[in-house]
Amino acid sequence: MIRFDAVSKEFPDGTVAVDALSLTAASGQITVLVGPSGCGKTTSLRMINRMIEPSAGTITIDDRDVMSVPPAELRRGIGYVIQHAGLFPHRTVVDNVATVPLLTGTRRREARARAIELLERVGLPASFADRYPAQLSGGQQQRVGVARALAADPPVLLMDEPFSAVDPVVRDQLQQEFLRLQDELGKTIVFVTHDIDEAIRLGDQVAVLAVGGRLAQLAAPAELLARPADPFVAGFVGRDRGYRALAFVSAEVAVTPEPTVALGSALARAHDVAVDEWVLVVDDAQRPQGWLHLRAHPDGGAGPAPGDVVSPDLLNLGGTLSPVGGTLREALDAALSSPSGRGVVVDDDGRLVGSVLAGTVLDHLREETAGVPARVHP
Ligand SMILES: Nc1ncnc2c1ncn2[C@@H]1O[C@H](COP(=O)(O)OP(=O)(O)OP(=O)(O)O)[C@@H](O)[C@H]1O
Repeated sequence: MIRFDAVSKEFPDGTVAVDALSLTAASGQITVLVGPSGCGKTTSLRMINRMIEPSAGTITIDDRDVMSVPPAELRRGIGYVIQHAGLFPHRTVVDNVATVPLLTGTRRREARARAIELLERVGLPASFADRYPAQLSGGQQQRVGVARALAADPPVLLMDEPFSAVDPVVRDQLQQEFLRLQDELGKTIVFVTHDIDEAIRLGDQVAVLAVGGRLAQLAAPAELLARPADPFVAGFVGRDRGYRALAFVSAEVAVTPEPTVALGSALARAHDVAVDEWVLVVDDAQRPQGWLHLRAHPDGGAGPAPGDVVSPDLLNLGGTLSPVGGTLREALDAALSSPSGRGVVVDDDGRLVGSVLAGTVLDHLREETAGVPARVHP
């Protein structure tokens, strides 16, 4: 557990970067510090590993005042990941990852083997081990940065905008894999970002800082979205916070059976089962393949010709799939993006469970939020 107790930092030029900050980052959880540029996020993070020393207050890690621990010893137990990964350009990937274990006396072969294992864990093939950082993409470099921070198996990980320098698609992947890794590792993580969406996705709790290093609110993501503490937090979490809050509410909405035809069936069969002009097409394993628009097909009023079959080129592929037991946001998105207006719900194997209407999702939401707080999705 990391505890800030009335911690302030005033730089010699009089800038107050952090002002009487008190917060606790629970063990095994991700605490995100978020806020606009210059609000003191990086300064707060760096005070944990003594790269910056507080002007007042105390920071403890598992009840030990960080100021009482020599910086080198302190940092051995704290991994640190920064934007652009901060890799040594003249060392190979494997040597970058093995840096700390080698410094602390691990034998070379052992350090190398462990480094390669860590690279695989963060999603990089062992064949990257002997490349230099410049031979990797930005996202791959970030993965190496995470592997390097984990190499000494530190209980605490400090991450300063680690995924900000990559494009949104890579960022999404890195975030997803980071959450998966944290599920396995259960590190105590303090994560800095200026991106509220990233904060909400990754944080077990989120600390919103205002300029001047003042803590505006510390709360779990769902709570932050549902009840911002003041106008500054409300503005910072954004105008669409109501919509984003749906991502934290379980969609235990009534799913209704959806009539289907199998790929390869006679087109006439689609006309028989249809409840309106859209019919859902599934494969042999009941996995949705797309929607068939009946009116778009030349049945010429006399119905399809006897030889016409439901083939893939007739399908409209639009519409996201909502996992059963997913969130209200996923259910609503499936309904809104579906050409038929019916959102397709599938099980873990991708097999059809049924469909859901946007109106049903909204009715459910109204019931759910009548007695706020909404149920938090695990
Ligand atoms: N060495 C320094 N001397 C004087 N002022 C500093 C120093 N380092 C940082 N500051 C100031 O302290 C404030 C907080 O800086 P900090 O880097 O912690 O902000 P941040 O929230 O991480 O910002 P960003 O999101 O832009 O990285 C800023 O006003 C910054 O200009």
